[in-house]
Amino acid sequence: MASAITPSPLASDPRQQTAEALAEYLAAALTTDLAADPAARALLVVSGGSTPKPLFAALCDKPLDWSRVDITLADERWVSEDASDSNARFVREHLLTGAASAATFYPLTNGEAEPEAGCAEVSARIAALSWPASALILGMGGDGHTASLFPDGDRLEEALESQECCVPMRAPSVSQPRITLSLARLRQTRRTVLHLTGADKQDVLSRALGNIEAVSELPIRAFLSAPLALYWAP
Ligand SMILES: O=C(O)[C@H](O)[C@@H](O)[C@H](O)[C@H](O)COP(=O)(O)O
Repeated sequence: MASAITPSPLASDPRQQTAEALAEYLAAALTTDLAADPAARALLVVSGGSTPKPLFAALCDKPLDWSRVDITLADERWVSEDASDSNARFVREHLLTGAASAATFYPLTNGEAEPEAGCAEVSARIAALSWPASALILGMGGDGHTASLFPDGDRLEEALESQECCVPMRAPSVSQPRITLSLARLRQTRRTVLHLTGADKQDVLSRALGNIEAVSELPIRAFLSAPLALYWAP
């Protein structure tokens, strides 16, 4: 008697499939880099936002030596780690679980009240990690920002040009002050991934590709003139 196989609803969801494919890619990258130098640590730089949630779920139980992996963020809201929109909280809850709980996480905030006051200490701490990163995973907003490189950011130019590791950032378009890795630091990676979902993001990316020179208009353009792996799902 023939038996029907019911496909898993998750397996047919393109966003889930994309997240799983990206998790495979990242696990292979970390495994390769850890094997290349058994004495070294590997660094993974992740983004916040809503897009990475299924990615983190797919990645956190990949079988690799997470005890040799350091994880940090591309950017952060300058809020306490228990705030609902803290990227650190998001990473702790969704990525540093299962096998990946053996990784070491480096947040982008400290006890200072403002990012301008805390940035130098965070910058020194993050610069001391094992750069170049194995992989950087970027998201993108509808205004073409990535990390906290906002078109209306008060220190966008500094973040695009500075050799400092981190830069404080405030923008009228977002409610909290931020801290972001500088473009120079974000480029210190062996692999750069842009992880996007939805037709609206596809449209923004098409617009960005139309003229990659005008970076301050759509800051994602700063990453479009170098190798970039695009993981997109409708
Ligand atoms: O929110 C953050 O922490 C990141 O700064 C930001 O760059 C994010 O990656 C994009 O805004 C996309 O966000 P979504 O994944 O929520 O669309």
